[in-house]
Amino acid sequence: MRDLFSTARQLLSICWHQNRRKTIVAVTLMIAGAVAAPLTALGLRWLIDAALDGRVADAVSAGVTVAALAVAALTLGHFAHIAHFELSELNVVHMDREIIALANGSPGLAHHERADYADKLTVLRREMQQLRSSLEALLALAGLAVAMVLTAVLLAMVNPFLLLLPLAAVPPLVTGRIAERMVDRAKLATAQDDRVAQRLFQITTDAGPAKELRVFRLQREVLARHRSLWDGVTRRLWRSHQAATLVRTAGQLCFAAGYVVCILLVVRDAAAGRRTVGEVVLSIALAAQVNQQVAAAVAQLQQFQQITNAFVRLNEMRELIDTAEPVAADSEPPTRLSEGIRLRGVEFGYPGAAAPVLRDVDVTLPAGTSVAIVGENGAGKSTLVKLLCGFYQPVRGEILVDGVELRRIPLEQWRSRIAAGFQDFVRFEFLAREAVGVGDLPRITSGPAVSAALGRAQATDVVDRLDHGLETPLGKTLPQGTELSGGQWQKLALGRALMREEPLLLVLDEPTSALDAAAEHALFERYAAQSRELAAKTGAVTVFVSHRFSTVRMADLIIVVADGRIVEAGDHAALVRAGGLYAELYELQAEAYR
Ligand SMILES: Nc1ncnc2c1ncn2[C@@H]1O[C@H](COP(=O)(O)OP(=O)(O)OP(=O)(O)O)[C@@H](O)[C@H]1O
Repeated sequence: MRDLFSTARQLLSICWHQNRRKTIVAVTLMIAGAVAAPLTALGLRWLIDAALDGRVADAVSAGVTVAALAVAALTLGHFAHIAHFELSELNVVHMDREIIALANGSPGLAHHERADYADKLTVLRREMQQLRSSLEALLALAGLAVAMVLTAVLLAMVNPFLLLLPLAAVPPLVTGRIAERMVDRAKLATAQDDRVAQRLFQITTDAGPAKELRVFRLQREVLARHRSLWDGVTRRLWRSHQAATLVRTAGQLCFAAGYVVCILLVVRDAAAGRRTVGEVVLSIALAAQVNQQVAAAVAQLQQFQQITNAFVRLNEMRELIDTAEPVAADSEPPTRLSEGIRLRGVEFGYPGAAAPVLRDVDVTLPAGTSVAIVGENGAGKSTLVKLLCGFYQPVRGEILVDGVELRRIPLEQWRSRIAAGFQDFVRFEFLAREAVGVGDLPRITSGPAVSAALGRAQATDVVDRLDHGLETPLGKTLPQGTELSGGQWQKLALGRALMREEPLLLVLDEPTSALDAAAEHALFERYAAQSRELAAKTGAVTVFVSHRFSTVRMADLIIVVADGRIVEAGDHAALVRAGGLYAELYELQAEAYR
């Protein structure tokens, strides 16, 4: 119950901030419309008693009042709808922003790894679709609450025993809530399978996977998996709905019994001459309304319960997400690096994973150097990069930037001194200028800055081919948007990575995987030259991850990662001389090219 009130308070407060006038209009009209119905029953008593007593003027006034109240009962809800419809739309936008802000409000990425976070997000997205109708449900509930109190008072005036009737409304309310919880538990239990099924559905309908589905003739396999998951989910939900219906029916039967008893009471009084005919009509009309009020309240409560669940989940998710900076961040990034970045005894494991991904990592990335990280798939290279970017915190050991612990530097400030290109880059479907310019937001409108970055990334050709150059809309979501190839998108992502001119750390985590080896080699030769320029300016460290040894060999320092540990480090010549894992991998690749 506390959750319901808390949600009502939050929802009204959001409406209040969106538009006070409309909130007041919607609440007033909804309550006025709801109380008009019991008042109509009161008017009927007045009308019938006046008519039977022969008071013509009274009967006419009563008739007019009853007609006016009936019109109000029928129409005010619709007028309220005009006001709350717009508020609901504004609320949806507001909550979408809340969820986006929540998911991106944490300096780190740890919450994205948590299964409970993912489950809650799946259910939350679905429940938030109810937001549009939730305000109507809340207003209807408020109106019903006032109408029920008024009905109870009127019934008590006829015969205090009639108060039993609203009391009989309690079991359906309680059972309604129990039933809702049963369904909610089932939804949460099936959320994971539901998510996987949705992902499979996406795979079968998106353009990207279509090629592999056809080549490997996977349609049936994927459909079978989707069906099996979906059958399981539906079966579980269906069972919970069945059980919930039984629980609800039990509550409604309690109410029906109370209703019959109350009507018999009034009819008995009237037969004994203790009640007027008007009072009998009033009681029957009100009793019928109580029935409707209870049914409406239960339905609206169910509706509102869903959005309450969403708000509760939203609050739980807020707790899951660690928005705090790691420790008191009391330092700031240096203007230029003089020593470099040192990892000392670093250990890290992903949240929820049994074993650490990185262990005993001890290495210095000297200022002004280019560092290549190599190793087999899954060795931990990207994880190392993520730690350097501050997406995660080491569970043991420390990362020092010119001797200052990274966790003492506010992440926002550290990020503003990083430039990065990732393998799983984002395809920003913006104007081409913006898709690159977001790499340095303050200069997003600067055509020359964007062109310079594209030049550094050797990606000018991508824009040259576009109809409107930098001002061309990209992707399928924009009208007249131009779709690019995977490699072209990647080149723009590289341009984005090179937008910032004075980073302390430039991270390139396989950002050229869609380019051919020669293009990557040429690009990295330019990077090497640039990183020397950058090094002279800010002492920046350029860290890149690549599986191509022709690129890797250019680095000042090569770090070889195997099984979560740094097994070798040195320059190309030294590592080849040492004859270890690097030499072996290098030789294997060189042979393939011979
Ligand atoms: N988000 C994640 N959550 C849990 N485990 C992860 C996550 N990302 C990576 N891992 C695990 O951590 C290990 C190292 O992954 P990482 O991506 O760092 O490897 P990598 O060396 O970059 O591999 P690749 O060359 O294939 O890109 C792998 O075993 C992987 O399964």
